[in-house]
Amino acid sequence: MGTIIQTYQLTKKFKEQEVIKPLDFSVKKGEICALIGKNGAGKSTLFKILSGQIMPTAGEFQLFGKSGKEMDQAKKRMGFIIEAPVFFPDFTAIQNLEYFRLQRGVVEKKRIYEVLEIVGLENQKRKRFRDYSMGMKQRLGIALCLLSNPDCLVLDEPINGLDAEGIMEIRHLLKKLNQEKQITIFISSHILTELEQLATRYVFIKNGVIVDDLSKESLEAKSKKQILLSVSDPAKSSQILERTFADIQFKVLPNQVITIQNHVESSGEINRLLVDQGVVVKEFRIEALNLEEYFLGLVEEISHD
Ligand SMILES: Nc1ncnc2c1ncn2[C@@H]1O[C@H](COP(=O)(O)OP(=O)(O)OP(=O)(O)O)[C@@H](O)[C@H]1O
Repeated sequence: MGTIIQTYQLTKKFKEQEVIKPLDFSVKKGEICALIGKNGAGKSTLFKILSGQIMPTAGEFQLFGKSGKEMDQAKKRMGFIIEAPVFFPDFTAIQNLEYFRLQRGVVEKKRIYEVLEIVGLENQKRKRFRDYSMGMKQRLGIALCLLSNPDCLVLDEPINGLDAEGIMEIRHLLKKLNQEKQITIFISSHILTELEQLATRYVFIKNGVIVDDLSKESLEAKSKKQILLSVSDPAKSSQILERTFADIQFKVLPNQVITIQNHVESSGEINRLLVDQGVVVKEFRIEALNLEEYFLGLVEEISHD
């Protein structure tokens, strides 16, 4: 898998405050990599360094394997939205994109219509920008990024401030760009659950340090639901479970606790079965750890170090 972004001991200080601690990190081709951290964690600073808006204090980075002067060319393959793009409120989507197309002077006019279709604004392309919903404004921002046909998008909190529908639209759009156009996406948020159904990788940042880096699969394994039972007779309960479900996966823990990792949808039946056969079920609950809880746990753990 190719590497799109690579940092080497990348560091940023503002006066004495080290906002990005020496960072070795990469984003691989094809990923939707979510950068998750609270306000002030360093997300925007990292994105601004990558876009060239600010210089790192130390360390370096490569885009598409290029550094130094060669990176200018590689940067053309990237699309950044770090602060919301400033569109003209009285211009339509077409007029706004035409303005930026001419300013950049690179692409054919028909690309405007292509990108409006990609982001699902083809039916609102003659509406004035100020009459757009927040979600539509964000999609127009992404359309602007797409004008130059980038291979990678870097998006700083594109979901911030959107309602549920707007969030869903952006999620669908980004998934589509990734799956159909093979665009790699590096996206940040402090609202974790918004990225839960989108990203293929989750990177957690705290005080300029990456504190965890998980694939979608390992996050799902961590956040999977399980049944937790506290029973009078774990041995008998185990036998009943094994007899009833050939493929059951469970663990017998100390203090007469059993956790069951599959058949969560049959929780009612499991409870009834045990009770019917004389097991006293003292506690029965379904546990689910979502991304938010996982992250909070992580932050908690770190701060106890
Ligand atoms: N130009 C600057 N001068 C001084 N300090 C800055 C500057 N830009 C950012 N900082 C500080 O760097 C830290 C990280 O800020 P950054 O904007 O990267 O965080 P963030 O994770 O993007 O948070 P948010 O979600 O609030 O945007 C903060 O403490 C911030 O106050």
